[in-house]
Amino acid sequence: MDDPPKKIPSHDKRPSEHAEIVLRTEDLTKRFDTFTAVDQLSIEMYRGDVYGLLGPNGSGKTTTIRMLLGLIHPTAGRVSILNYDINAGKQRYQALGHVGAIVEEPVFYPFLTGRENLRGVATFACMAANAATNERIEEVLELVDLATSANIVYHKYSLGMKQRLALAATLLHYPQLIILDEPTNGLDPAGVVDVRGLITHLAQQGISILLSSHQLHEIQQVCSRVAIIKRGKLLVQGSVQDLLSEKQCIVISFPEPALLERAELLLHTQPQGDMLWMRNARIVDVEQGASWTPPGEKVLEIETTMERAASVNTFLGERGIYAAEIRRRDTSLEQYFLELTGQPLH
Ligand SMILES: Nc1ncnc2c1ncn2[C@@H]1O[C@H](COP(=O)(O)OP(=O)(O)OP(=O)(O)O)[C@@H](O)[C@H]1O
Repeated sequence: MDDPPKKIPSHDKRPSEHAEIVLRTEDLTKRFDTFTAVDQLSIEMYRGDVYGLLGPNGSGKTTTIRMLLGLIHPTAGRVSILNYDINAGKQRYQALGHVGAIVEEPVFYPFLTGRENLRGVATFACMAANAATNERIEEVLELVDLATSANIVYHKYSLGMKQRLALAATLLHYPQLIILDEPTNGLDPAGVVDVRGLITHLAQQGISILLSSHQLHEIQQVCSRVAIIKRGKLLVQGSVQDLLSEKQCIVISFPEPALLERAELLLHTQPQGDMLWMRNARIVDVEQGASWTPPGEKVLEIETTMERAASVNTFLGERGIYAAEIRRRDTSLEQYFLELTGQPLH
């Protein structure tokens, strides 16, 4: 049975009045027979965003990306890229001329070198076989840090190098927007770091990037904005910083359990008003490595910012309850998802 719908607050803020929208979906929907894989999805991506389309397996990420690229037709709704309607005849080609994408595993010739493979891609993309194209090939090899491995045959590349060559191929025609479906899938940790670094580097060159993932911890470090989807529906969209700061907590440990319980009771029974922000005090288990307090022991967690820590400390101290330690608990996207949906992502 479906979870009851949760009331999700809106978090999205336009970075500035003039921020250019590079990609927009409006009520985008895809049904396969009676099954709705993508359900009225409306998202917006601004120029310069590294935008994460996040959700559990089967939540509709690939289906969405395939619609963004015009590979499948939406049942309803609209996609526009750089203001071109992706499903309107000529406009599709005008839009896609500015887009680079890796959706399925890229196919390269195993016994050709990285550079030779890029020459093949350029020919296939009808780029002239001239000095300018050769120069561009060298540029993109440099950009993805494969210049020194360009003469190695493809089948000897590591998975990370293969992924970087695929990115190099998408960059050949100077795209303004790159769309990547699960770019870190199957990579070892070093490969993940590699690809993440490259995404950041490309964003610094002014390229907007949309990527999908179910690995929230990998994505948190690279994305500026995210959309979290579940069962094809948008749960939340916004800047990573805004989403996470909204869930900031402080964690207080006490020298003895009795003080902890007194503190919790006090915070819960305070009259409302100025103390409203203290209402969410609760006793939680210490997570592994989260504090000098041993894991498994109890601490008091309050949903508030670190700026409030001094007031909490004074408030408790005035009532004879002295804390041993107060620190900030940073929320991860993984925890955010759990709190949003009541379920872990996996
Ligand atoms: N051609 C199709 N016919 C029927 N159902 C489909 C088709 N393509 C996708 N689906 C279903 O739509 C849902 C969303 O699939 P999709 O591949 O978009 O999810 P995803 O979020 O990309 O998942 P993953 O992270 O596993 O790649 C799944 O339940 C899938 O089985």
